[in-house]
Amino acid sequence: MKQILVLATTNKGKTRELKERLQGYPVEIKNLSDFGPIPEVIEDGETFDDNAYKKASFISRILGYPALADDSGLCVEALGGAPGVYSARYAGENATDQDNVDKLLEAMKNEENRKAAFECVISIAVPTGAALTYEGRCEGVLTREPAGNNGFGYDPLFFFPELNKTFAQLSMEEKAKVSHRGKALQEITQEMDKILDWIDIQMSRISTEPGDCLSPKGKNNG
Ligand SMILES: O=P(O)(O)OP(=O)(O)OP(=O)(O)OC[C@H]1O[C@@H](n2cnc3c(O)ncnc32)[C@H](O)[C@@H]1O
Ligand SMILES: [Mg+2]
Repeated sequence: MKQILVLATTNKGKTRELKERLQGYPVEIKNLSDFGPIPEVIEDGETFDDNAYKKASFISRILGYPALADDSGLCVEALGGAPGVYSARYAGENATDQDNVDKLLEAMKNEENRKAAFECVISIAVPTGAALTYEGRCEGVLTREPAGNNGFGYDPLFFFPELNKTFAQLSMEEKAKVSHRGKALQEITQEMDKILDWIDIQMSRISTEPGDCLSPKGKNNG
């Protein structure tokens, strides 16, 4: 039977990119929407690393399956690395991609230094809290107006000089070859056999010796 891996994200753009690269392996990819209502994960970490682990470990613990989470964002040099971990809510708690794009254009309107980097950390966690971490980064330049209709988030503003296009002007396959998420996923797919073995070992420990980690009165807990 195939091991299940839950994509612990509510972002449709990310989900598409993650699914595309994770298909074809002996693992069944599930979405959060395949399960009932799940409490929101509080993303109050100071780093992408912290938040990726929070999301993956929380969802894995709640659902009892291994989970993969991505925390990512855009770091703008002239803004001291902002919006960074606040990228999703740069223009406010319920900001849309368009709101965030507008706010960034406004913040950068008189700025000559347009250097920016997308960063991504992917955490794969099991219900015990054990986890693996992968990272990717990609450098580019912010445009002065949106260009392109593909992708999501800040893609229409992120100009990638090597391809002379914004990320929103690339196909999903082209973006995956060079993007922050694509790089983290390249490492994951290269190591997929090892990762799936690791997950199997971690999950078999839970199912054969629940007292090790899950039961509050388990033998390691008192
Ligand atoms: O936390 P989840 O549920 O995964 O979904 P999210 O959209 O809140 O995701 P993050 O907390 O990681 O916030 C990252 C934000 O950074 C932006 N972002 C990340 N990767 C991007 C990419 O490949 N292209 C464009 N924008 C991206 C985008 O606006 C995201 O909302
Ligand atoms: Mg988020």
